[in-house]
Parts: sequence; structure tokens; C-alpha cells
Amino acid sequence: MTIQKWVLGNWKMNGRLATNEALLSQLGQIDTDEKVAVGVAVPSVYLLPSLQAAQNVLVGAEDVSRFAADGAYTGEVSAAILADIGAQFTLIGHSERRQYFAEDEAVLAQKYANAVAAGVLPVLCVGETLEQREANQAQAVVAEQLSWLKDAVLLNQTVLVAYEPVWAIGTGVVASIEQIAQMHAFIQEHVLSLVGNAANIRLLYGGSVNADNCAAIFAVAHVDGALVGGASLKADSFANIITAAISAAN
Ligand SMILES: O=C(CO)COP(=O)(O)O
Repeated sequence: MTIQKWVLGNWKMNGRLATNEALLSQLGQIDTDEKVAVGVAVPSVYLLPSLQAAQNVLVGAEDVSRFAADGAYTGEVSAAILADIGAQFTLIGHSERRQYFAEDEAVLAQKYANAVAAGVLPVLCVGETLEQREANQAQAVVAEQLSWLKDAVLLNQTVLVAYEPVWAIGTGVVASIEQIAQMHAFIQEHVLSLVGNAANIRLLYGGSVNADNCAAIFAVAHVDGALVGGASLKADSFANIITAAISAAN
């Protein structure tokens, strides 16, 4: 059975041991029929307990070091360390990393390459700010954020890209269906032109996804799932999003 939809949560800087475990245990009870991959990106100190508690749920990191080799990089977590504890994926280039930690394309390309080399699936996050959209630069900005994928992607790899317009993150302002459709069609075509059709391209939408708006988003062409922030922190709302993905996959 091939995965038709991906529903990934991004806990950001949230969670506590006890509530994480309860959340993962509730999510593990959902039968996704192997058509929907469910995962959560968690703060790095919660990776191991989350991996131990998770059943039918992928557990990944929210970030990975730009440095590949072990060494004197205080505070960093390498892709090899993520692989060692069994983390299955890592977010790369979330807009909050780009904004607060000044991560640029060269750094993100290194992180991506490190994840691929360690066998940890990278989920590349892209998206424009409101200012850039209003200046009609949304596609150009996203194209730039994707540009280095050409050299980073290996044959037959799964390329997961999450389109998260910055103005839709945590604001309750979800992008319109038309905006999502247009950008996802653009990203699909652009990534295809960069990496060729040997790779398995999967595009997620992120930004104020919730239980009420997700079904309409999942129905859009080239939307292969969602990257969910706030609504992934509560079992009920995240479970409803997963259920909608299962319906969309049928
Ligand atoms: O940033 C996000 C996921 O990575 C989206 O966050 P919200 O779903 O809270 O808008």
C-alpha cells in the first residue's frame, strides 16, 4: 500500500512528558489503513520517549545540525545522532528557524544533505511572507528556497516539501484554496524540473490547518497532506485531521 496522504504535526517548543505520552497513545489507536502516514516533530529531548511511546506514528526532529561529523558543536544534534536514536524524519528550514536563527539557503542545503546521508527523511519547509506575497514575489521566493534541491536529492528518494506561507502560520488565517492550488501546482512543476520524475515528490500544506478546514485542503490537487502546528497539540483536533486524510485517501 502506498502512502497517499501525510499528516505531520509540529509541536514546536511545546509538550511535557506526561501529556506527550497520552497524546501519542491516542493517536496510535487510529487505524490509518497504511494509506496515511502520521508523524510528529518534537523537541529533541522528547524524541526518545516519544519514539518509545509511539505506535503507528512516525517521530521526527524539528531541526538538525548543519554539521555532519561529531565534534565540538555545543548544543547541536547531528543527523547521525537522530538516526542513532531512530528518529524517522526531520523538519528543515521551518520559517521560525529561518526568522529567529537566520538560517539561509546554504545552511539549509547542508542540513538537508546531512539528513539524507544519515537516512533521516528531510521535510523541507518553504513559504513567503505577507510582504513578499503582496509584492507578487511569492513564487520567486519559493523557487529560490527550492533551488538547491537539484544537487541534494538522490534518485528514487521521497522529496517532502511543506508549503507554509509565513502569514498563515499560527495566525488563524489559512491560505485560500485557490492560493494553495496555485502554489502547489507551481511547486510540483518546479521540483519536478529540478529533480526529475525519478524522485517521489510529496507536497504538504501548512498554516492554520485545523479540523474544520483540512478536508477542503486535502481535496486540492498536489496537496499530499498537511504540516500542522497548534492543532497537532490536542489529540482530538489532530485525530480529526488524520480522519479527514484517511477519507481523502480512499
Ligand atoms: O508552522 C506550522 C507547522 O509547521 C503551522 O502552524 P499552525 O498550524 O499553528 O499555523
